[in-house]
Amino acid sequence: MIKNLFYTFRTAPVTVRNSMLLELLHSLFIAVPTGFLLLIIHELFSPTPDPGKLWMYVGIMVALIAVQFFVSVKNIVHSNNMTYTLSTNLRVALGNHLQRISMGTFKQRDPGELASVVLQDVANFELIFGHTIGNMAGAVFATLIVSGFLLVTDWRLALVLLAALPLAWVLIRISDYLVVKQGLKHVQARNETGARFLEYVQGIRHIKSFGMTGERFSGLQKALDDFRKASIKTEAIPGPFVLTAGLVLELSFLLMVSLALTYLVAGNLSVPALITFLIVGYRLFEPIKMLLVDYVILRYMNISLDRIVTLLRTPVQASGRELQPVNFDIAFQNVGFAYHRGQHVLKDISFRVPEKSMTALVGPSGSGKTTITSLIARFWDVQSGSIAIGGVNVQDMRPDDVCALVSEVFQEVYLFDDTIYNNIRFGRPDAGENDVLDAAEKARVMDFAWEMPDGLNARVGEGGNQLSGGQKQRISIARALLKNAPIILLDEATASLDPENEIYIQQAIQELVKDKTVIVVAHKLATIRHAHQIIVLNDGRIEEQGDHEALMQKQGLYHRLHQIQQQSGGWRIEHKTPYFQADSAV
Ligand SMILES: Nc1ncnc2c1ncn2[C@@H]1O[C@H](COP(=O)(O)OP(=O)(O)OP(=O)(O)O)[C@@H](O)[C@H]1O
Repeated sequence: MIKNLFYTFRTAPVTVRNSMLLELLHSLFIAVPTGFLLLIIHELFSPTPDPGKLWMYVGIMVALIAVQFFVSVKNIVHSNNMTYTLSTNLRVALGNHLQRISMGTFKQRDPGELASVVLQDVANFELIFGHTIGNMAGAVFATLIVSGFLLVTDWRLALVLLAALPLAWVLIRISDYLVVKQGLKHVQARNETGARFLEYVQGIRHIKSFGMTGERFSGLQKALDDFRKASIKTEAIPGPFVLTAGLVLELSFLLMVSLALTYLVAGNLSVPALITFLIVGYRLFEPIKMLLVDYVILRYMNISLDRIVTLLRTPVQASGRELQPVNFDIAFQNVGFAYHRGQHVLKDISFRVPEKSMTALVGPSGSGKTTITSLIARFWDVQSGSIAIGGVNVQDMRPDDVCALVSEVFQEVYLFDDTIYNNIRFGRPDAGENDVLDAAEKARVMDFAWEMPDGLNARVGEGGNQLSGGQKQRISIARALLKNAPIILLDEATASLDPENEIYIQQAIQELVKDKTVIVVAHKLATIRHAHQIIVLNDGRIEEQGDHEALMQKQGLYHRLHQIQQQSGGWRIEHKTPYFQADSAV
């Protein structure tokens, strides 16, 4: 926990230092009146007690308590400032870090889990740290100061009291181990419940249609039940060890009292020293006992902090330099790539896409087409070979700069729960209204937007659920048109669209690809018959390469795929509109 806390403190060292200094001052003002109490006791038991001195001590104690009140008020403000500064810094650091993690690593992690670290774990830290930091710091500082007083008064009795601390520490370490073990299960159960609940809400349509709502949706039921059991165990299992640690501290006080009485009878201890130990010794462990009450919850905070720190330590993509390619050719040179070590999905891939030309990737399902487009956008980094844009290796460029050069139009369109207008403007946030309208016009968005009561200001709903698949596609094309990136990566829709939508989308795509370097993952071979180059992939390797005529003459895999599509689809390939017209120049 200490390591994690220091890692967090490094994000705002000055704020933490100031807050800790104030906390120390606060503890000092709590402990110093105790010192005057000792002086009063000594004075009372002196042969000739001086009332003037006694009143002076009382006066100083009153003044110290008044100052302590003002320090407390300042302390609360500073400690809140520190808590919220640290939690904000953690959120910002997580946001920045997530941006620098490769898209691939991102995709491989459970999005619910990532969201829970950023939202739930930071909130846990904020809540628990905010409520316990005062007790934590106070327990350490106040115990140190009061121990000093007691050691000066009678070191033998003080050592008996302090000897309880290592024993209590061992018990706390045992409870520590149990909390970590049980706390991890608790966090897993909590995440599982979140994921099942999300699944339940997202799949509600199918769940209802199969009559599995409510208790019959057993996955969610089980997750809720496991979460309940884990929550109870998290509280119950480490509890007895923490309570025993408290008991050890109490027992050390009783032991000290017995010893003190023995010393008194033997004439080895003065009455004022005994009274001092009875009053101050009893209060020595008060702050620590308060901390023990917070202990389980502090350990729980540390599990959250652990997950935050682990995420912040996930390796990020090499950041690259500010390099501008001279043109927008794309060159693959002996590229090898595996999502999982040893399982290559691309093997020795080399090809070149000249600027402002169109290259189609075709091949059986799983042959590596989408992977090639992901590598160009630097969602992942290749393991061997290189990919260059305009002669610059993408791995030497900053990931954001690579993304700025590329527009993607994928099958799965993600729309924000906002207006159509704002969803298009997402392509270029500084675009003016005319540019947005122009893109909407060219992408045939206006054809359906004008029929809506709010036009482009109509909200699309969560993930665009108020719109049809074809409408969402057209918005995503408008977005890409607005971005106006020189390279277009296009993953053609496999899902069948109604004929009207399909024609509109193909017209919108024709607008988008004009004068751009285009790589299209083609599922309908008719749409790419005028592509300048067709790359036929099979099992992660390039099997054939050439234009439509050359590949048809070759009578190889492309020819076979072509035949299959014509026969199985029952449609004539010539009826489809190609993205590039025959007269498009390279
Ligand atoms: N994120 C991923 N993690 C692990 N393996 C993956 C991942 N994405 C794809 N693969 C695997 O990589 C191989 C190539 O997948 P890819 O999606 O590139 O093929 P594709 O040719 O585009 O297929 P399709 O035409 O079905 O979309 C497949 O075996 C696939 O299972």
